[in-house]
Amino acid sequence: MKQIIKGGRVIDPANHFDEIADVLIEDGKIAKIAKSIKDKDADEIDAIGKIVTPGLIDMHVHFREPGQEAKEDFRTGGNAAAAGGFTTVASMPNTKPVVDNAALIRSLQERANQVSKVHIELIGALTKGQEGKELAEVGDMALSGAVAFSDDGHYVKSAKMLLNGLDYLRAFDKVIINHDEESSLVEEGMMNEGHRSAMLGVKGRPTVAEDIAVARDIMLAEYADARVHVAHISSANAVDIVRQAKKRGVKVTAEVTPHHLTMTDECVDLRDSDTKVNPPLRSQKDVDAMCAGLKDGTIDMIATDHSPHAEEEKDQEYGLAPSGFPGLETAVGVLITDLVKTGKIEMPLLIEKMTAAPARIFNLKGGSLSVGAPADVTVIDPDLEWTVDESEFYTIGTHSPFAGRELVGRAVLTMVDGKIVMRDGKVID
Ligand SMILES: NC(=O)N[C@@H](CC(=O)O)C(=O)O
Repeated sequence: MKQIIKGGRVIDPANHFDEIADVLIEDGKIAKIAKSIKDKDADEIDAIGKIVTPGLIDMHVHFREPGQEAKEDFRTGGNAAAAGGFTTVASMPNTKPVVDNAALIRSLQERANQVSKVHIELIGALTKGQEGKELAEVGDMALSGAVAFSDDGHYVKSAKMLLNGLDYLRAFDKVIINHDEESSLVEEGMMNEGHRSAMLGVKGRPTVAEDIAVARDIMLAEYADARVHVAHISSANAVDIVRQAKKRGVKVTAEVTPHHLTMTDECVDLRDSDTKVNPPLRSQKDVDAMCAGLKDGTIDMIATDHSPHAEEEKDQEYGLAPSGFPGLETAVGVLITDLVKTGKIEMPLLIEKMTAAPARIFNLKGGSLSVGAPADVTVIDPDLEWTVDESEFYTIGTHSPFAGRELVGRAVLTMVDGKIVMRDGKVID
């Protein structure tokens, strides 16, 4: 079985390649990339005017298995990923029960492989039940295939616990991903603390909560000579703390979400829980710092923090509604429209942050179009105009803050191991 993706601009940051070229795929692997490939036995896929990239990777999604399948499961989440142009995603363990043991990692991986159109990696909990009291069986989970460890959704309050985890996981070369919000400073807060929260008269979650947490984690990683990854960074000061740490050689990496790169707390309307998320949408100064951090390499990668919830939960009043919203199906459009088309960042850098960088940090198979690599490929139409319509989402989650937005740029084809799983926005069964 052979296919040729013809005439696209092939951007493969891992191989420093950016040219108009054809991509030959044979038996589910990348076989050749060259100016003009002719093979009468191959199916042709026209990519003229389009961008051909390694399959996009999202290391931060919540697929809610086990226990909360009414919000999302591996099948619906996998379909949402395929629709958004992602070929590999990593699912967080804040489920019911929490994914904190090797038996669960193994059984969930089997199920994910059966029902998902894209590769699903599993992140194990750092502590039992994500309660922060006792280390989970992280070694066994690592040996059973857990890609990283995180108490995401919760701050690891005990510095000693985090240090134990860092010391232990160094031997496995696994990364701890931290949700950095110092809990005592964010209790009851439902949005960013600032001008807007004051105007609305609600309790805020200050950026200093994130800054303290990021600083502590960096000090611990430096002390333990271990790797720590900051999830969904959102505060300007926190970005600067990571920048300084990297200069000292600390093994810290960071990710930012599309919403923290493009939206501010000025759009929070308490009548609608669409904008409720942790960490909260911040100020313009913070948003600008996210973009600067992405450009200068302080922020290594982009991750969506795709956090679907059931409609009836998000329909509650702002204070009661859960935090988070879906992000897989809007990411490419939002990032191209608000960052690339506005000239804030270049397309190759965007692609690097969504392919080569996560693959490098988490030691994944994908992330490049190297000859012999699995043919995980995304074709993006950078000029396609479309409007975000939640009724067309594959995710169960609704209440996207991007609903109704007119965007430019969209993934139009997703290929996993040489198999087309999405074409023109439609997931293929
Ligand atoms: N990011 C979110 O707003 N929500 C996350 C958990 C969390 O990180 O708080 C979720 O699981 O829904």
